[in-house]
Amino acid sequence: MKIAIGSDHGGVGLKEAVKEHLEKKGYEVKDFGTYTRESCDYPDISRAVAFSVVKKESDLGILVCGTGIGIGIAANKVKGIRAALCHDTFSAHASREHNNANILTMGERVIGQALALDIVDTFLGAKFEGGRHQNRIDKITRLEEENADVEEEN
Ligand SMILES: O=C(CO)[C@H](O)[C@H](O)[C@H](O)COP(=O)(O)O
Repeated sequence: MKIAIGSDHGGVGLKEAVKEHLEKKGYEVKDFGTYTRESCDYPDISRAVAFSVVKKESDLGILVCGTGIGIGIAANKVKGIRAALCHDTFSAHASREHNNANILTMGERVIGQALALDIVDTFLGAKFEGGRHQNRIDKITRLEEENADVEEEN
């Protein structure tokens, strides 16, 4: 499985730990940076990871910033992305099973590394259940189309 990962300066420590963890487990990891604590803008990283996922170069993505919020808000602006902020394992498996989330986001300033790595394993190990949940995902997709219609009207 190919996993795209990325962080801003506020999440780079946890992003590096996630990368090492995944590589040890045999995942193919594509790292979109950042690589240092020098300040940068999380939407640039969200864009790179989200595009890799929607272009199907990567199966799933993992994004980390200080809180996991900003980097997820930006990723969710990309059509086809369902980024889920998860700081507990229940949300991590539910986000895959119910929401078919394709990007996990976390905040390095919020949770410890051991819990974060459990969340990563849970997210990657869970599967979308389909059924009634697919109807809801289809409605989310239709919202994306409606947004495009509104843009055309303006
Ligand atoms: O965007 C965020 C909040 O949703 C992230 O936590 C960022 O990492 C944070 O805003 C960066 O803050 P800094 O003061 O520039 O380090």
